[in-house]
Amino acid sequence: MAMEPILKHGLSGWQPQQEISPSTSTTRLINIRVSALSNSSVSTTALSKAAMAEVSELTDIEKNFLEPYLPPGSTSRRGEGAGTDGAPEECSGATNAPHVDDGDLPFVTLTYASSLDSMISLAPGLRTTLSGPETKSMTHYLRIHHDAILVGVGTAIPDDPGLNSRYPGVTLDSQPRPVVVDPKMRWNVYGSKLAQLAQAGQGKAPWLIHTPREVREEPLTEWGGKRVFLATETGYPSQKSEPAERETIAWPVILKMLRREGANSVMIEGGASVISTLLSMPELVDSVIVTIAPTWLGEGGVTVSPAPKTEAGERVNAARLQQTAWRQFGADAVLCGRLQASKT
Ligand SMILES: NC(=O)C1=CN([C@@H]2O[C@H](COP(=O)(O)OP(=O)(O)OC[C@H]3O[C@@H](n4cnc5c(N)ncnc54)[C@H](OP(=O)(O)O)[C@@H]3O)[C@@H](O)[C@H]2O)C=CC1
Ligand SMILES: Nc1nc(O)c(N)c(N[C@@H]2O[C@H](COP(=O)(O)O)[C@@H](O)[C@H]2O)n1
Repeated sequence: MAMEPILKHGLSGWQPQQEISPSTSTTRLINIRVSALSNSSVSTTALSKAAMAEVSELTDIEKNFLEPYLPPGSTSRRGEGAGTDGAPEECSGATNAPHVDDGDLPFVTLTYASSLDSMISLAPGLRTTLSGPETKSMTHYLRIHHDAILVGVGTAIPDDPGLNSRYPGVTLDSQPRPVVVDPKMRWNVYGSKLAQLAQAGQGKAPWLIHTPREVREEPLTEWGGKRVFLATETGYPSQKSEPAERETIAWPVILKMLRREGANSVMIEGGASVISTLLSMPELVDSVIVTIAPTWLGEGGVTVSPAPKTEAGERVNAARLQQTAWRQFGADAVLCGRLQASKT
């Protein structure tokens, strides 16, 4: 895929910027000047010690349980080798992660916390805590084992997430790169927790994925972040509530771009529409790690559920995990598995 230059507005004038564009590019530059992005004076407040202390180290048994579902080599690379005190039969039925590395796609882990009624928040736009302290620690452990961590803008706006790791001993180098898919540039990164963390050196600066348009240069790039512009295609909804058809960026395009930009592994945390869509794409997903909290959120919550699937005119299961492993982390259950590629 060719990279084509577009213009961006620099702090000291217009400068060339790289656009990453799919091969049969329908890319069109829309001459929008984004003026609301000038607030570079975000606070540099660092995370409090209390917030850091909420995350504790996993036991060796817990690390061993997760290891088969992590990107290959990520534990040894980060000096976090799985422990020795977990019996293999306690770990999982899975062998090494099956990721076929053709140099094109990153290793992809889907991970989220769900209620017993398959909901991930109480209502659209309402940040909802489902993970207990043990599974929260697990999430922060998973984050340092991935090069990038991705959410949709439907999560970035209401949750204002940190998307960094607060795992004990974490360094800036081992922080994942936050990535937000925000095609219409709805989210103002300035003033966000992500921006504060990047400025305080407690997280990497984000990469924001948009559909093609022209924007001003901005402080984001000074912190090491950037905007990446990808062309859309007409997609299909993952949820009944979505319009019949809408413009989306194809997931292989997003993932290949991330790999080209140096992310060999990507942890996809949400939200509901992102996860639901990717559950129907086993060819792109290497591992699924779900926290199941012992609670029901009730009707009206935001549900993770892939689009219905038919084969030979018959309804079949939409998605299924194989090579599953379960373990209790505090009050929660953690389910790991791989998406089954063929018939369910
Ligand atoms: N419990 C948990 O583990 C988690 C819970 N959540 C919760 O999930 C909820 C948010 O879920 P949801 O509303 O579904 O939002 P998402 O975070 O899934 O974001 C969806 C939006 O992202 C953009 N987007 C996603 N994929 C593409 C694509 N391929 N191409 C183009 N644009 C894309 C679209 O933006 P646009 O509309 O601008 O086109 C889309 O509407 C929140 O309540 C949050 O708290 C989130 C993460 C984890
Ligand atoms: N693992 C998990 N458990 C929950 O209960 C959650 N609500 C989430 N949400 C995801 O984590 C993001 C918040 O991250 P920070 O703590 O701010 O770094 C949120 O945006 C969701 O992606 N995850």
